[in-house]
Formats: sequence, structure tokens, C-alpha cells
Amino acid sequence: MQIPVVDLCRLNQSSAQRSLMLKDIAKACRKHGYFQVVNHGISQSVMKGALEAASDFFALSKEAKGQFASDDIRRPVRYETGTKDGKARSFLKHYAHPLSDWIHLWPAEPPSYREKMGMFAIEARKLALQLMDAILESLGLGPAYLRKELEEGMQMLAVNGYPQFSQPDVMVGLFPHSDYGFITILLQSCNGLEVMDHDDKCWRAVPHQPEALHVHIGDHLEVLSNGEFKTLIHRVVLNPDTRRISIASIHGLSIDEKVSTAKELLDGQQPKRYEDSSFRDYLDYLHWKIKNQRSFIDSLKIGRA
Ligand SMILES: O=C(O)CCC(=O)C(=O)O
Ligand SMILES: [Fe+2]
Repeated sequence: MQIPVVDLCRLNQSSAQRSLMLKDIAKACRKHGYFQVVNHGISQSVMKGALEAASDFFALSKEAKGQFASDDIRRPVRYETGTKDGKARSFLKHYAHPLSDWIHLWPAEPPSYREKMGMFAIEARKLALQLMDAILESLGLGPAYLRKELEEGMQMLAVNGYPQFSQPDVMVGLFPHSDYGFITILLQSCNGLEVMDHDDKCWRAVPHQPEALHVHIGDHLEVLSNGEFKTLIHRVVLNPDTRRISIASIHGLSIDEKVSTAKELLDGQQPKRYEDSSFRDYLDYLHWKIKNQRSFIDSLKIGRA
């Protein structure tokens, strides 16, 4: 499969190169809802360090990991594990921005966890701000659109561990879903991520490319763009050859800041198609959601009860 690739080198070259890159970004976001980014500025050692920290965390005793266990999705640091309903994933989710507000709540074991994961969090955020700037500009919203709000925005790291398993019809890693934020930057240790094609609705595997990072659109960018860019449905299949680690860095506005469709994109022909909502609204929605109810993004669509 042809994966759209964005080379970030071109961001800082001539303005002609930059506008070509913005066109590539807009095309990838509109047609696919995802792309791979290369020359992104995050060093191999920082990426390797984060994957090692994650792997060392998952190798800790049940008791050590259990102190973070909770099924209250509103907690800022939360561990969950287990094989249930045909899926097998362990994860540690933690808020990551502003780092000094949260890092002391992250695991103190393994001893290098905070440092290695913290480095990745900082670098991923820098990249996310650059990408979001470019994505919003590519939508026709002036440069620096929402920059202050995004700089003060939230970052959540989902650190995922999946077992090796070779029967995809018996057990998967993660069921189809979309992420709530503007964008997700994903680092993966090996294959396993699959994305749903916007056109034919078939699943496509996203190959692991060690030097690249996968980026996809989340619910709140669909809202901001009035549906011009669609959130990406994705899932994880278990790898038959090896255990798998992934780190998803999810970026959005701060917890109580409502995301509204950009007024610049609305007119008589293009009425507003989504309700405003914040990250807290998303958490509340998931908290109260009755099984099998609509997804968060569907719940925001206007006029489609
Ligand atoms: O493990 C992956 O590749 C994806 C993880 C994911 O979708 C998530 O944490 O939201
Ligand atoms: Fe996800």
C-alpha cells in the first residue's frame, strides 16, 4: 500500500517548498486522514529510549504496575491490563503537558522511565505543534491559527504493550476506534497498526518504518475543519512473531477549552456540522456511555440524531 509521506525538511526550506509541503499535508489529511512523517527532528536514541522505558515498565511485577491501576478514565495516570472480550492490551496512560505538573505522578520505576519518556514527550510535543500549525495553515486558516491555545493545550501519552499472538480471529490488540484530539503521533516497535481506508472502508496495515512516525487525525480536528478532514478509525492486530510496544502522543486543547468549527470555514453553503466540545466533555461522554452507543464524534454531529 502507498503510505503518504511528509518530509519535514521542506518546512524550513524556501517558501515554494513549504507551500508544496502544505499541499501534500492537506491532500494526505483529506484523502487518508494519516501520513508518515520523516526528518521529524526526534532522534533515534530518544525514540529507542522511550520504547525501552515502556518495555521495562511492562516487565515490572504485577504489584509495581498495579499501583497505577484504575478503571476511572478521568485519572491523569492510569494502568489497565488484561485479556477480555477478545482483546489483549496493557496500557499506561498519563498526561504529559505541562510536564512539570504531571511527571512526579509517573512511575518512579524503572529508574530511567521519567527521564526517557519525558524526553520523548517534549520532542513529540514540539513536533505536534509544528504539524498542527502546518495542518491548520493547509486548511486555509492563517499561520499561527490557535497557536496560543495549542501551546497551552493538553498532551496525553498512551503507552501500550501487546502480547505476541498468531490467531487474529481469536484475539486482537485494540478494537476499532478514533482518538479524541487534533492529532496523534504514534511510535511503534513493529507492525500491528491498521487503519480504515476513507474510501473503500477496508483495513490497511501501516508498516513499521523505524525512522518514521505515524500521524493521524483525531475527532477534534474533524470538528474544527467542519468535516473537511475526517478522524481516522484505526485498530491493532497482534503480531504473530513478537510482543509489541507503541506510544501514542495525543494532542488537543486544554481540558476545559471547547473546540468549535473554525468560523472562517462556514458560510451559507457550509453550515456548522458539529457541536462544540472539550476534552472533559469527551471524558464525561466515555464515562457515562452505555455500551454500543454512538462514538463521541457521531454524538457531536448536528442534525443526525
Ligand atoms: O498501538 C497502536 O499502534 C495504536 C494505539 C492506539 O490507537 C491508542 O493508544 O489510541
Ligand atoms: Fe488510538
